[in-house]
Amino acid sequence: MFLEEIVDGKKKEIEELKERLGEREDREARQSPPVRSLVAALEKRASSPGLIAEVKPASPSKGDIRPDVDPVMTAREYEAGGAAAVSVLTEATYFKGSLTSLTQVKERVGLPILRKDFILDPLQLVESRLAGADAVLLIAALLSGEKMGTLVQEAHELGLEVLAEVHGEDELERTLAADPDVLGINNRNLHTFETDLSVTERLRNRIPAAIPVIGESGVHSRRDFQRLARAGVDGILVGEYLMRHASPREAAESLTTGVRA
Ligand SMILES: O=P(O)(O)OC[C@@H](O)[C@@H](O)c1c[nH]c2ccccc12
Repeated sequence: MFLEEIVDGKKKEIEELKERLGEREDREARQSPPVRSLVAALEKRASSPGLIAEVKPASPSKGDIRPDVDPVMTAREYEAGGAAAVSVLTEATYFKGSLTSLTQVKERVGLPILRKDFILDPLQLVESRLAGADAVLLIAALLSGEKMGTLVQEAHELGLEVLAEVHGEDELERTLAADPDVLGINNRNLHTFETDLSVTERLRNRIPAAIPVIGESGVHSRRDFQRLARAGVDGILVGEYLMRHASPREAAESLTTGVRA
């Protein structure tokens, strides 16, 4: 239900983008300066997984988390707390995010910025690049293998990196064939919202060593973080736990210090 509604809403947004984005914007996106590399940021942390810290004001499963959050201040605290990259939810209806907050975060933080949204069309990639995203999320549950392949190529032509997200074995082969830069294993099932850290443990070993892997969702403690680290991932994406903490910097630090794979 949630995914269907999201997709309907996004189709309307894409129609609006068709009106708004012309050749000039396309050219501008293609001429944007090089991105900050998420892949490079993860490689730097080879001894322990890098933290991808997320700005997530609300969610469909939890409702409001911190709807009045200051995205820039939060992201700066994540950076000070040792995060390797920042993820910004830009979906408005369920996550209370915005593309404007992504642009503001990009201007005030030195880390690679991932756009977390529901991307179905190349025009959303142009929009992402113009807004300052360095990497975008593509979700296998929403895209055929062919569509994923086209979007990855298009993203690369725009200079964007791609984090492709899977939840089950069935999505893995076609997603790897699309040649994304990073593979994300979402511990949360986007149909039922059920979260289970063993999803990362199960899928990790089915992914070739050549591609960086990120464990996503459901980390609510340093112990959970350590558990995913032991599963052998290169990065871990955390949202709600960091957002609920009074000090996002301390929360980030608690996950980035002294954790070993
Ligand atoms: O808040 P959590 O449980 O730490 O999860 C963060 C992140 O993984 C989650 O926001 C997410 C993962 N994949 C997504 C796809 C769309 C929207 C959101 C997501």
